[in-house]
Amino acid sequence: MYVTLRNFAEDVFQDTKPLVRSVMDGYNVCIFAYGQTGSGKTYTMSGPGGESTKEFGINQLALNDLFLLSDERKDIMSYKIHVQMVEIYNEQIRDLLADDPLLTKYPFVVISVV
Ligand SMILES: Nc1ncnc2c1ncn2[C@@H]1O[C@H](COP(=O)(O)OP(=O)(O)OP(=O)(O)O)[C@@H](O)[C@H]1O
Repeated sequence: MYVTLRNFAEDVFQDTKPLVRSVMDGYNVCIFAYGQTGSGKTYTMSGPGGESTKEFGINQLALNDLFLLSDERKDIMSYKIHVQMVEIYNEQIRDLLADDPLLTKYPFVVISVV
């Protein structure tokens, strides 16, 4: 059973908002969507793909908030915002924003500690 998107995305975002905002204070933050196939990871993070803010997923809501914060602080701080989206699936790491499909796979590096 799914709850409606409006409540769902907003609720999840309200929970993650303080963490997302802490990036602007110099902390490292990772939002990690984990769950079985079909459980709604893509839907939660990207939304259903519409133009309205009600159809935004966590990605768009978070970026909106970061740009808002950046604008509020523009007189005291200058931010450069870079975005990276990767998927870990079947022990493969994929760059979800790469233009060239041949370059989407990251090499999987195994580090052994002796
Ligand atoms: N909150 C929701 N409201 C309505 N539909 C939803 C919701 N969450 C997921 N769905 C629908 O359920 C289906 C599966 O969701 P989704 O593709 O996001 O799953 P996933 O966890 O990313 O799956 P996979 O791991 O296989 O990529 C999609 O058709 C999606 O539109």
